[in-house]
Amino acid sequence: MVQKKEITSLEEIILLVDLFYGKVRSDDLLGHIFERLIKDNWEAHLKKMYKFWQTVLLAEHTYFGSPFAPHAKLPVQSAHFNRWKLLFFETVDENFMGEKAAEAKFRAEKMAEIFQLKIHHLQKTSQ
Ligand code: HEM
Repeated sequence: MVQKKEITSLEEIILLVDLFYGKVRSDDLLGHIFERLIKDNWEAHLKKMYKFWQTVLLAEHTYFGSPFAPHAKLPVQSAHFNRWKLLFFETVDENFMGEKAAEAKFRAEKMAEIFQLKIHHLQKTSQ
């Protein structure tokens, strides 16, 4: 069994992000959406995601991007977001414990909600 860790430093953030995108890449619903956009730039994408979660969870401000922008035109609906959340929650629960692990799930859920609302709105207004 995996020894669950507290998320306290960049080391655990890197582990969380690597494990999560490992699941995403081999997922039947989400894998191809990511592969089509990211192609062979996975290293850069993962580095960006380390910074994003480091900023969100550890308040170490290394991410300065616009999180929503690349999602605006994705061909995604609630099924995709449900799967994204399922894989994220699974990754957290299988490997981590404690306050930051709970916060990671909370923040992911809230951002997924906001992204979905925005995408829904954009899809409606562009019809
Ligand atoms: C169905 C769900 C989702 C899909 C298919 C998806 C897909 C993607 C893709 C393909 C990119 C990379 C774009 C590129 O590098 O060209 C990206 C970037 C990103 N995603 Fe998502 N995503 C999803 C949900 C989320 C959620 C819920 C969050 C928030 C926790 C999130 C946070 C980010 C961030 C921070 C970036 C980097 C933005 C930047 O360029 O600065 N994504 N996503």
